[in-house]
Amino acid sequence: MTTLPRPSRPSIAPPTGPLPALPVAKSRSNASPASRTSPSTLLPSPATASRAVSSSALPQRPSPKSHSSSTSNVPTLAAADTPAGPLPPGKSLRKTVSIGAFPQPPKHAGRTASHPPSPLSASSTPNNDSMDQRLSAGGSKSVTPSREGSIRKPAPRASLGGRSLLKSPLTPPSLLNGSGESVSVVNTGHLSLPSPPQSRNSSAQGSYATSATTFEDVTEEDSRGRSDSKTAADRNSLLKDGKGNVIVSVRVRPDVGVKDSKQELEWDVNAKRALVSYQGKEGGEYYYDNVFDTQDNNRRVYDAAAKRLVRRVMEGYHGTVFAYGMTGTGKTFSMQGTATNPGVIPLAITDIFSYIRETPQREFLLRVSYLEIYNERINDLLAGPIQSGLNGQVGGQEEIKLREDSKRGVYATPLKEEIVQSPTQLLRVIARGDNARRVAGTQFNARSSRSHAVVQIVVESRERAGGPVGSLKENKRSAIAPGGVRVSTLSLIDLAGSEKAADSKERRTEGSHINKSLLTLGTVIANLSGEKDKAGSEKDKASKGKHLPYRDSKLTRLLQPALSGNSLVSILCTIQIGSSGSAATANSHTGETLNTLKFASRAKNNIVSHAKKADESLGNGVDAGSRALLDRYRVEIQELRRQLEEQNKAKETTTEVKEKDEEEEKARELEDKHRHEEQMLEMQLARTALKERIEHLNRLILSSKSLGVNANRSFSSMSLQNRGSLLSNAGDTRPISARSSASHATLEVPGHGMSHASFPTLPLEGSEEDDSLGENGDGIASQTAQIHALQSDLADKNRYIGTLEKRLLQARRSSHSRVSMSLSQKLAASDDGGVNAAIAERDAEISSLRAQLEDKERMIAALTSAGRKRDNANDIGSDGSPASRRTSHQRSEGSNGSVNVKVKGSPISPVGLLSSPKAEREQQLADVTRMLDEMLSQRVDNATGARRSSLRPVSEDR
Ligand SMILES: Nc1ncnc2c1ncn2[C@@H]1O[C@H](COP(=O)(O)OP(=O)(O)OP(=O)(O)O)[C@@H](O)[C@H]1O
Repeated sequence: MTTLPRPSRPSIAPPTGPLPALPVAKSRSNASPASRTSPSTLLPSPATASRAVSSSALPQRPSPKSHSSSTSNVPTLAAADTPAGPLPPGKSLRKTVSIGAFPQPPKHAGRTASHPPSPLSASSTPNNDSMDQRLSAGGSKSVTPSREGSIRKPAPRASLGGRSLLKSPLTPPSLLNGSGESVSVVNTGHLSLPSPPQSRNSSAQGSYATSATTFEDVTEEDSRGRSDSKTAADRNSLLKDGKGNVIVSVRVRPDVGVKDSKQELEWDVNAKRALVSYQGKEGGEYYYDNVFDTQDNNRRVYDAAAKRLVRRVMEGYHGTVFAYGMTGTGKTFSMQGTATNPGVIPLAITDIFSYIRETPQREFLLRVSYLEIYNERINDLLAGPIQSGLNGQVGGQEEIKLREDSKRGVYATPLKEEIVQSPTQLLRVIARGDNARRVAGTQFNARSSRSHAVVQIVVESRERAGGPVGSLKENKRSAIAPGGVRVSTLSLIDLAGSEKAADSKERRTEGSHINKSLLTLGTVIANLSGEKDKAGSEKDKASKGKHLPYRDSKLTRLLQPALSGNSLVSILCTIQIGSSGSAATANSHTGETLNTLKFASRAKNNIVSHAKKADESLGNGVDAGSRALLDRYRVEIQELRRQLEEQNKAKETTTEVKEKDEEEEKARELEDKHRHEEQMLEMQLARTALKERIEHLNRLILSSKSLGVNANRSFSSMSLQNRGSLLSNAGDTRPISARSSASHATLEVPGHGMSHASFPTLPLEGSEEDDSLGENGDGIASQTAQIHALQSDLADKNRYIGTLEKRLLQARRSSHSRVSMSLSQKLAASDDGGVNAAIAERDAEISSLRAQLEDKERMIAALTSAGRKRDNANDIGSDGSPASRRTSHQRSEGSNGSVNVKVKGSPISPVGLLSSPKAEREQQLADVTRMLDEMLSQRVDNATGARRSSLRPVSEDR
């Protein structure tokens, strides 16, 4: 349902309902059938020109306080507040009231000051002049090339080119401004008005004399206002006729070079009256919504012809602006402009972003595409370079096709769309497309566009989640259901120019494609009148049901949605009056110009737009065909948020699991530690057991040694036994027997458990030893042998201890578990006290062994020293004695010891021992033997202690 805005509402408020046409006089219904412009006739016929605004189309001046005024309330010109003065006698009210009947808008100094005079904008046009000129619009053929038009009779219907753009009295004042800059000015003006009706009327600038091009919604209030002067049928027919949504403008390019005075005389361009008239052959007057003369810049063109359309697009309507005209007449100049004089496209971009800034309650998403139709092929200008192939064919891009569906209408696919977030970004994208567009020099234009270029800006918008609801309530026109996404499209099209045959083949090929597509466009537009009448009146039987060849060219196919009424349309036709500077002859140039003007007239008369604001889709965004990126993004954002939450939860869970794992790990480590300690204990026990075994074995060994030394006063060892055998064989039996018995005694020790072979024999010293023994014959030789035997014995024991230690280590490494088992059993079997006692006992044994070892070492040292002294004595006592024949080996061995041995409190001198009488010597020998025994005992003890200390680190582990 259409919501009617209050007239004094700010212009930026979007309408809420479909956009109907401005209620204008439906000229066709009032004109005779003969007055229709035939598609085949290029020039407007007099009949067409004679189309007049019917009285029914003219709104009556409403009462400021009441909408129920009757025709009697229609003011005369005299009643109207216009400097045009009273209506001349004889003029019918119908013809003269159209403009002057309405009160003038309040004059604000700011309006004229801030805006250049415009025939299109109430806020910017000096009203008096404007009104004067409009009152004069009509039959006069006299053309004044100046902007200051003279009063003329009303223009024929054909010239009713929608001159009243933005000035309809039926439109809310806030929507009547044509430029962004004027918004605030106009608003201010309207807000100062005492009442809505007044404000509505005050903005009227006599627009009912024309086909009223305005992009306004028909509001309730508008309808009420019109009810004063219109029947319901008239109103309905006006609503059906969507002319208000189509603007046709003509722009005249300045001549280049010398002006042709003849042509100057023939042509009249009256910007204020929006009139172009030609007095030459096939001439006529052509009225449009806007006529821009050579003085007008691009800003003015944009403000009047495109600005409001652009804002409507931002509100949800589809909009199409295209430039049409002969080559070189300024289409590209108008659409793109220059750095100092920006054209429609850059100005529209600026406005789009201004609108976004002004509309904080909504959020927008913009995407842009840019294509060209070159030689009936569509190229994507944003998809990288387009390569030229053979015969002018293009390559390097996937072929782009036109498709159609009920939602999107006709669209090109696949086409690159870029999402843009700033004016600069959007301009840059378009500049990139411009660079890729086909341009070539022709004899008509040094930089002629060889293709139709289409910029499409898709605008998606949605109410902001936490938007200012209050402000929306205040403004019904912008009130929308929250959540829905509105998608609208602004198409900005720079057509290639129609042209005569060109020089080169390539240009001719291009030209033929361009001309063909433009011809198709003309045909479609011409035939639209039949379509319109089919929907509206039954009068035009001739044109009824005419074929609309949209599919005959890609251009018309692409423009189909706009031409068939789904879009607001603004057509800018460019012409050049003089042919100077053009390669075309004056005649053909004029013909082309007239063709352009006729095209514009047909477009104005035939294109009917019933553009409606795009629905707000509440799509879930999952649908792949959904066009609304905002929807898709919203769904994607929701999905990502959900994933984020899941990840957070998962993270929490992971942390919990991790903590749990850490606890378990700690428990495991603790358990391992306990187990390790147990194992260490087991190992310690195993070591203790092995030590016991070693010590036991040592004890056994030392016991046998002790037995040999202490009990029999003899050096008992296997080596000595062997030695004794040797000596026995040599014939000296006395000491041998004693030793022999000792040896036997040793062998007879029960439970020794050690084989005889495990003790290495003492190395023999050969014949020299025998000689020495034989020479002295007093046991000195046997002492030497004893020393050797003791040394050997000591070495044996050390080796044995080493072996046992090795075994202990091996046992610890390789079979600790087995040992642990057995030990644990053993441990279980014994109590702690028993183990400690055993350890203490073993320690005591080790101490005694150590002491024995030390004794042995001392004894060895003493014997060695004694032997050396004896040698010295022999050397001194008798020259040439056997001592002089001692080997160097013996000498060096004797030199090792320097031990003073004390026996019974007095030092025993080995020299004395060797030189004393025999009895003494025996006594001394016994003492020495005893002493050696003690020393041996100490020596063994020391050695064992050393071994034990080597094991200490292990035992410390316990
Ligand atoms: N209103 C104008 N004021 C000044 N110069 C203009 C105007 N219109 C066009 N021109 C100049 O005329 C030349 C041709 O203009 P433009 O290229 O825009 O023509 P066109 O209609 O796009 O031609 P084509 O169809 O061959 O591409 C350019 O040099 C341009 O600067």
